[in-house]
Amino acid sequence: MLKVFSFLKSYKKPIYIALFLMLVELFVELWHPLLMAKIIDDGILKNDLSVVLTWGGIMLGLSFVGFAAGIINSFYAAHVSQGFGYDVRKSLFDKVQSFSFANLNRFPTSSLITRLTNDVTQLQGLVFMGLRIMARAPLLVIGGVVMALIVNWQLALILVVTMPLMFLFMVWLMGRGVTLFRIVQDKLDSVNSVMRENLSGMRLIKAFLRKSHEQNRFAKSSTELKDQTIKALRLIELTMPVLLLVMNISILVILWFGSFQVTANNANIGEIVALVNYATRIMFAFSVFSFLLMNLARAKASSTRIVEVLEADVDLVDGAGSSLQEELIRGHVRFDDVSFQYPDTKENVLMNISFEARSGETVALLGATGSGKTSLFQLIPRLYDVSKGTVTLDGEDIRKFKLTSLRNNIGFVPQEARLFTGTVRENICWGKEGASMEEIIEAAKAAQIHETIVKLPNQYETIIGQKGVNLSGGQKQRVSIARALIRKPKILLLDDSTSALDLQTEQKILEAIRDLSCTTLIITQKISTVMAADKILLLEDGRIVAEGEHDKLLQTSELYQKIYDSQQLEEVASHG
Ligand SMILES: Nc1ncnc2c1ncn2[C@@H]1O[C@H](COP(=O)(O)OP(=O)(O)OP(=O)(O)O)[C@@H](O)[C@H]1O
Repeated sequence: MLKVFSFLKSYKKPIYIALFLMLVELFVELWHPLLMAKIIDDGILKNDLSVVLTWGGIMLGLSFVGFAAGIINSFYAAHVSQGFGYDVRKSLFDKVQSFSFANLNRFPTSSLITRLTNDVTQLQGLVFMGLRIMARAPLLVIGGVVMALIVNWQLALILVVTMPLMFLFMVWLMGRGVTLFRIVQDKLDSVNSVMRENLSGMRLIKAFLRKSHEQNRFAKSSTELKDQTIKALRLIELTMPVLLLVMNISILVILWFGSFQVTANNANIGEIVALVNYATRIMFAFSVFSFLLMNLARAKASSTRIVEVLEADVDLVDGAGSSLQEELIRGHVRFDDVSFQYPDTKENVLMNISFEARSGETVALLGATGSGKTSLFQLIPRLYDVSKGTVTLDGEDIRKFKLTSLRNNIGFVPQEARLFTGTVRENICWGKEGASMEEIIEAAKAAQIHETIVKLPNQYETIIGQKGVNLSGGQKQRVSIARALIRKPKILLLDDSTSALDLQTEQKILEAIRDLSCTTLIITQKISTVMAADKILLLEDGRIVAEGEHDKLLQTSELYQKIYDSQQLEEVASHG
């Protein structure tokens, strides 16, 4: 927990001010019963109005001081807690940006969202309460006992005996609470995960009539969250009755012994009233303290989850920097005996892959689904690192490059075109910060999407995604291609990114790409696309089983022949 609270370092001054003001409030609170005793004993019981007025005035004055201190304290507590929350959230976000895919596999998206929102809010709440009342509660307990001892030490012994018992009760409560609330946060993760999947897969759910199945899934995780929260809250509910019981017994004992002392003239009525008052305040402080402990337990669970993210080892480290100048990179990619397995798995998904794509060449990857094509692609921008062998760029191991200079030279069009909420222009521009309108239009034209964009209601300023125009699958693919082309990359990776396009449009895009003369690696299922490539790699179960040009493969590879024949047949069937 200390790790997370180190974020408070930059708020030292407002924290000191808030704590000082809190002490002022505490001071006022501790003097109240004593002043009350004075008013009763020297004023009311002796019929002296001037004492009542004088000490009543002092009490009122002090109350105002306490009131003002409380308000200003709240102001500083809010300032510190909000600033702290912002800092933690920002650090988490920055850390997640540096995550490798292996890290992301370990933290499901929904859990990261809960950690960045709910968990941070828990800690924020604790910081606020910490500055507002946390230190006040234990100080009020200690101060209350000390003041009670000053007023009447014999009667105050009752409080001295009960306090440690209450303290032990609190420690027990805290221990139980941490475990229970950790489970609550994990259950919250599960609810978020179901919600996330449900919202993103809504079309599918409706098409497959899986509404009731999804409802059951949600009800199940929601019920688990409810049950676990109730279990944790029951523990808190136990606190108040226990505290009230102890308080009432203490007060009864004070009144019982107090009555003997008053009769024997060993104590004044004011003293008894003051002691009862201290006992009430102490118990109230305990109840606040228990509430805080619960929040502390919850915050401890949250802080563990936050620290897990902040301290996660990013296993993909930035290279020290290549001797090659970024602008001079030519895009010559070479795989040397590369094998690869996903983190936390046992099987290699790529085995002994060796090939090269010379600068400006087009290499097509063909293979059945699951043969490892996408996995191979991901090794080039270092979304994952190879398990064995090397991938080189212009003769240098890609691990030597700074990630930014490596990725700046790569245009990546993933299998699933993912656009962001915003305008079409922003989505294309996303590939190159600060791109001019001419560059955006040029990229859109190359991706064969310009004509479509100009027909949209606000052309390039049309908002797409949520609350905007929805594009078709093929249109999205083309915007996503434009986003990669605008970078004028040295290496272009197209992962089945033209699957939704008709042959003619696809050919036009490939022509435009040829004009860019970048090294292009293209995953495709279409023989027509493959035929134009300088080199074809045929993958089967993670191995390259054939390599060469179309004509050569037709002669040498049975598998290639089969794929070719089946597509020819399909074409004949579709034309016939
Ligand atoms: N994140 C991952 N973690 C573990 N295994 C994975 C992961 N992604 C893919 N795999 C496995 O790696 C193998 C190769 O998958 P890959 O996505 O590279 O195939 P592909 O040839 O691109 O298939 P497709 O044509 O269907 O996209 C598959 O067996 C798959 O189950």
